Amino acid sequence: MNAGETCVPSADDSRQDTAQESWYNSHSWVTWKEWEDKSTWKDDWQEPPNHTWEVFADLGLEHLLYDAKELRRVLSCGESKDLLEAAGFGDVFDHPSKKQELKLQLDLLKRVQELFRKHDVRAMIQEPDMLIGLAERCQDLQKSFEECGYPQGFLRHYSQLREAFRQLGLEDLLDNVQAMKHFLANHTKQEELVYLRAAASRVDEVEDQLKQRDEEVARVRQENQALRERLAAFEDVSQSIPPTPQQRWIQLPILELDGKDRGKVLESLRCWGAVHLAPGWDKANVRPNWLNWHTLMMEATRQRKKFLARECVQNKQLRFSLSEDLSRTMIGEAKSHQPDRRVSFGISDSAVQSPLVNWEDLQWAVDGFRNLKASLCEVVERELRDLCAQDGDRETLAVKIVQGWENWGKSNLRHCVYPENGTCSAHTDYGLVTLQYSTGPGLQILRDDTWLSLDSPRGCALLMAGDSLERLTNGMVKAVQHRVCMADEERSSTSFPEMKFDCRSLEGARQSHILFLAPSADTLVAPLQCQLRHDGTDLAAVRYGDWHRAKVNLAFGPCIAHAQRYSASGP
Ligand SMILES: O=C(O)CCC(=O)C(=O)O
Ligand SMILES: [Fe+2]
Repeated sequence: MNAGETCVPSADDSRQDTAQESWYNSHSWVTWKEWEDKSTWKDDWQEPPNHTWEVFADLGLEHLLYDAKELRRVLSCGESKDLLEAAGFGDVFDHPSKKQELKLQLDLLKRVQELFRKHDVRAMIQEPDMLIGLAERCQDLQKSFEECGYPQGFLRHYSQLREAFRQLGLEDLLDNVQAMKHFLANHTKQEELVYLRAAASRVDEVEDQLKQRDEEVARVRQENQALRERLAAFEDVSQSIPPTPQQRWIQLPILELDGKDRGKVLESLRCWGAVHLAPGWDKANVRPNWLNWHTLMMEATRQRKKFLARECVQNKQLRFSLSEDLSRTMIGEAKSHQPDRRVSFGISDSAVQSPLVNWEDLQWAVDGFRNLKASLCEVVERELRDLCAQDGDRETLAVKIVQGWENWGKSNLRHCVYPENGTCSAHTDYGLVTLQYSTGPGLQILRDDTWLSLDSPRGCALLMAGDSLERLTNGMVKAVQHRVCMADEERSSTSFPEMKFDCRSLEGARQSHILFLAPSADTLVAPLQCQLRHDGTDLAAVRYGDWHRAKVNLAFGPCIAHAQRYSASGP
């Protein structure tokens, strides 16, 4: 850009306040040459303002264009050009690179100014000699301090140092290196200096500590962040894991039916849904022979050929099942069929009654069933007889019980063997009552929406109310919902997660021996006359065979063909 072409706005006293506006409005411009000679300013000079603006902006001096007064002051200052020239920027308007250089210098100057202002030695900037003197003094001071054993960076906090010297009345020393050197050399042990040195070390020390602390804080922050992320991940996972519910136990009453508790069975079942029967409730000892059943289980699972070759197995008088899903009897057929994790043997009453069956060496099982059933029938009929006395329809269970006609033809014996994580999903039994013996805990009953684990008092049998008792009593005694689950983490579910169960590896963690006492297929299970309410809420009469078949179909579901081959009996 040629100096001749370059324009700067002329100052206009009447428009000092809004300077930029004033150049545009006044159109009063002067060339660089005219600017050089302040006496030749012409108020009527007119040029577009963009060049001027550019040049001032390039020089970092655009603030002058906002302040006419200041501009005039600068322009009228005789030294301006001299100064530029002295600084080697005389030709600044002719060479763009010079402009750039000047701009950098000005930037640097601005920063130096700020620094000096910060350290409260602003006056120095006015006076180059002072500045140079100060820089030299600082260097010398630095050296002197270091020679006298002061920490490096002692002068870094110059304003604090100055204040400390001022307080000690020694401020002059900072402006006179020779005096300072002399002073330091002769006063190394002086108390004030020891204090000063200590203070300076402390500043450095504290600064180091602060630096370390900052690093530490940054590190801990990072660790915290990492931990927070891990925690969040854990929380995500833990939210997807259902909490393991606390296992809760219930102590059921133990009835002594050979003595004081006779006649209390129905009432106890009404209250508890299930009760224990103390040893001695039976005519003969009807406790199962666990060893015999275990041996049979080993045969069925490990010597399959031998087991299947048995005549009673082939004729389905002895059934072996591992495909029952009892939860389907509660939830319905919409539930996918997922067998409970256990195996069970079943013997139906009809098989036991038949004189034609060849039980081979399994007569003990049949005898066990017969004795158990006889004992249970005696107890049940005795306990129910009074209640059933009023009923008149000869097909009904009540009349059959009173008359002694009920032969409990759909009763069956079931012997179950469970693996470690064995299950039997929630259900009610279909018959009148169920009598159970077991080798260990695992059975739970549902009371007030809570699953409660039962212990098995030594030698006691467990008696549970079934669907038919609920119907017979018109709901007065409710069938008890129960299930078996042997693994803790599954204690909250109604039906259990699918888990492959290979019965060939079954050791038998728990055995249960169950007699389902159920009426004959043609018996009509109808609410007792004495229990009717006649308010539309009475339960309907049901032929037991129909009820039983419907439930068995649900429990075996799609496997019904298989079920009918192996185990058409049910709870
Ligand atoms: O194994 C048990 O203790 C109970 C089994 C059961 O409730 C059933 O098979 O109906
Ligand atoms: Fe059951």
